[in-house]
Amino acid sequence: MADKLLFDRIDEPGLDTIEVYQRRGGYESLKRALRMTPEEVLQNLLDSGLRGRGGAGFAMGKKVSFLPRGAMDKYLVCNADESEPGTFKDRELMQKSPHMLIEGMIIAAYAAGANRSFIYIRGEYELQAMKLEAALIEARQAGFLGEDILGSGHSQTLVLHRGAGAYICGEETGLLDSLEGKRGNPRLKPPFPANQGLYQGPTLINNVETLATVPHIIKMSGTEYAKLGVENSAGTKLISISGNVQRPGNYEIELGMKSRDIIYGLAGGPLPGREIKFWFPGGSSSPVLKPEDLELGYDFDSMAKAGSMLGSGAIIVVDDSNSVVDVALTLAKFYRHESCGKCTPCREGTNWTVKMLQRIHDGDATPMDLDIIASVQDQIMGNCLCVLGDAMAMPLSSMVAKFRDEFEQYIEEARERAGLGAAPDPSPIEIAGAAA
Ligand SMILES: NC(=O)c1ccc[n+]([C@@H]2O[C@H](COP(=O)([O-])OP(=O)(O)OC[C@H]3O[C@@H](n4cnc5c(N)ncnc54)[C@H](O)[C@@H]3O)[C@@H](O)[C@H]2O)c1
Ligand SMILES: Cc1cc2nc3c(=O)[nH]c(=O)nc-3n(C[C@H](O)[C@H](O)[C@H](O)COP(=O)(O)O)c2cc1C
Ligand code: SF4
Repeated sequence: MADKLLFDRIDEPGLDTIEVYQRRGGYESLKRALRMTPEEVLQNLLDSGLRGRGGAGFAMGKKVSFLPRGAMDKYLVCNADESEPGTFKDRELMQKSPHMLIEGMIIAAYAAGANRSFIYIRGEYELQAMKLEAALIEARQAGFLGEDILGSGHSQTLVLHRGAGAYICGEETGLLDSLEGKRGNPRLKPPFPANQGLYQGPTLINNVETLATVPHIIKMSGTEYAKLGVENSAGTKLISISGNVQRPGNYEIELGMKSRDIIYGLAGGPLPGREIKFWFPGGSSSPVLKPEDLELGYDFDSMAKAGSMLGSGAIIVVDDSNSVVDVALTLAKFYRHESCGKCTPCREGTNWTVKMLQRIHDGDATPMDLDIIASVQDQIMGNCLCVLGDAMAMPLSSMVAKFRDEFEQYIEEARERAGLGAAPDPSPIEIAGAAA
């Protein structure tokens, strides 16, 4: 296990102040970066193999390299919306070490040639916003922000913007609309923000953790950073563990660590007498995995090969005291509530899914309804403007496929409770309708 980088002595008192942060070597990476050319900084980011920590895992250096070169208004936006259920790592980082994020942002903006930057923080993160505001004042006073930073010729403003509590404003283009003062609706991609983003200008958008990793890359060098982790998944990763475990919380791991060691070792495993039924490896939008998948390494490729994803690094553990139907219904209600309504498959699909799961819950469904639920998910996936629809459809499909027996048993028992008796055998016509 590599030493911790982002969470190294994260609980040290006063780390949120510039004094303690600098005493521990903070802002030395910025000084080093400003002695390099922007191209050299970019090369370090490319060499590092760092992949975006917000969920999609896009190579950070590559994204920076996509921004056009030359004099024009370019922007850097930090995505601090962190709304994926089960994800709470950025919150701890911003609260306890806000200067790490600010330093990373100044370096990333230098590499990208961006002079105006923003942190878009979710509205509920009031304490974290206060910590960041205080840190920004300190950084400006120290000359790390503003005109001609440390005599480098690079100038940069950094503004903190608070959201108003909408999951969709974490989607990068919805976020940009919201930052521009509009309703946070996703835009069609391409064009990607790297080409046309905030105020139509080239915009680098990265997650809090991605940007906070940048000072460590500059300190170690990109090639050294790339030695951490496993192939295609370089570095360390902050993970949030929640659900039915003994020690929920945030942990920093080296990518590739065995999933069992994370859940049983770090988080203490399920409560005494309980067994893990399934787990979400990358937030509520990731397809669920079963206990036999615990032997897999926790990295981008292993999770993808298992049919799921690393996502935001949020592991949610569900034990055998829970019903898969209840979990599915809770999840579907969340996505229905957060759908912006712009595209039909997502707006109607999330609504239909909730209604059908509610029927199962209320004892008013038959096993054939499971085929309809699965078919609705198929019609959402890949057919929407952004991936919010898929974010419900992917885990829902995996739950119905992997726990079909439990769904069917639930349907029978709920019908009994409701006094409806056993479900009738479906007619061939009904089956054909379900498959259509
Ligand atoms: N952290 C959270 O709280 C949270 C919440 C919800 C969802 N998510 C995650 O969000 C993920 C989906 O994000 P997304 O829809 O932005 O994914 P995406 O694949 O569309 O994009 C990922 C990033 O790469 C960039 N990109 C991709 N292709 C590009 C290209 N050709 N040129 C330039 N830039 C390019 C995008 O602009 C974006 O910044 C999900 O997998 C989920 O895990 C995270
Ligand atoms: C519905 C939805 C919500 C999202 N919410 C967040 C979020 O809260 N934080 C985040 O970093 N990325 C979120 N993303 C992913 C962003 O669109 C984008 O991929 C990310 O900010 C890019 O940063 P990264 O490359 O550093 O991961 C969300 C995506 C979707 C589709
Ligand atoms: S997929 Fe859903 S949240 Fe995304 S744009 Fe369409 S309706 Fe809005």
